[in-house]
Amino acid sequence: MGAVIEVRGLRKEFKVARRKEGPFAALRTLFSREFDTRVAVDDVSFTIERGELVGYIGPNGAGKSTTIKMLTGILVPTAGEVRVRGVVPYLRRVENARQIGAVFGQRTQLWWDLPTVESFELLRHIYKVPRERYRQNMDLFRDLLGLDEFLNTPVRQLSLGQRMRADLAAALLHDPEIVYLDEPTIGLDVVAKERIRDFIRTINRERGVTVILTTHDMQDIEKICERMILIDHGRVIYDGPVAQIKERFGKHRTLVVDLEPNGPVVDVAVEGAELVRRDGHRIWLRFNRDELSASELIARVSARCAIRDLTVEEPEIEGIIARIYQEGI
Ligand SMILES: Nc1ncnc2c1ncn2[C@@H]1O[C@H](COP(=O)(O)OP(=O)(O)OP(=O)(O)O)[C@@H](O)[C@H]1O
Repeated sequence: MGAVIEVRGLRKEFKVARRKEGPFAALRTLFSREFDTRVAVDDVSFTIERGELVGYIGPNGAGKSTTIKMLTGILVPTAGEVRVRGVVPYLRRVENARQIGAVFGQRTQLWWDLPTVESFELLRHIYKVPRERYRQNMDLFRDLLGLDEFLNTPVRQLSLGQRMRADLAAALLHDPEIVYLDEPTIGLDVVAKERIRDFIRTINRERGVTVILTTHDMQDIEKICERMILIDHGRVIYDGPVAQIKERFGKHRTLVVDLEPNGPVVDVAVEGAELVRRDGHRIWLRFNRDELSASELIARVSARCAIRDLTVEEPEIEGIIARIYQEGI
């Protein structure tokens, strides 16, 4: 193990023309000489070890893409330090590019009019991948990503899920040590998402590829990431295990009770729990697990009503993160 990405006090400011009001506002804004400073990334620090699979998460406009662009060397930081494998990315962009792969869910890096396999061939030449290594990688990716069904189809005719699979293969053909995946499951159905997640897990686990994943899909995080860096308004607000954020912020669980349809009609208000929903004979009781155990709550409920069935729902990471965005950490 060793740090592959080191970021210290990273900051990125953009100068944006100050918006004019009144007639011809857009035109006058265009020619304006007055600027505002927008801080997109504000004093961000983290270290990522070789072989980690990290979720980089935040609401729209939080600063995720800007950070990734500084890691790839596309943008130069306003302040702070960034090193990827010991190299400052914007000073050595070409060298940096050899060691990284990137997938941007909304765009493709493949040639639109060429059969998919020819895009792979072109990338083999660009990255000078030895023929034998190319063959080994293609064998693996064809198998894991089911590429055979569309290898000879032009990229423009691929479905979104097929295109995403092709883009993932393209990003990994040259054996990069690090991949940045930006919304790799966006717009896909459940089965297609699962296939992509399986692939990400496999290349991480079996090839030791370091993966940085930005996504708004909390299932991506829950299913594949162990660590999550949460960013909001350009600042890191959480960096740690995914499980721990549930532990720290997901104190509330819900007990779902199906009451006996023929049982007596009773007031179901139970001490220590809040009745959050009622639908026919089913009730939802929210409780704080630090104050009340599930078994104690069940005992209290069953003392008042006849129970047919019950389940305890654990907090969803989605709800926890939404609350953190709204209320802060
Ligand atoms: N080239 C630019 N010029 C001016 N402002 C920019 C530029 N790029 C980004 N910003 C601003 O910086 C902030 C962070 O943007 P960024 O794209 O990094 O967010 P994000 O977390 O990737 O969001 P999303 O989830 O919507 O992709 C936003 O306020 C955005 O408007």
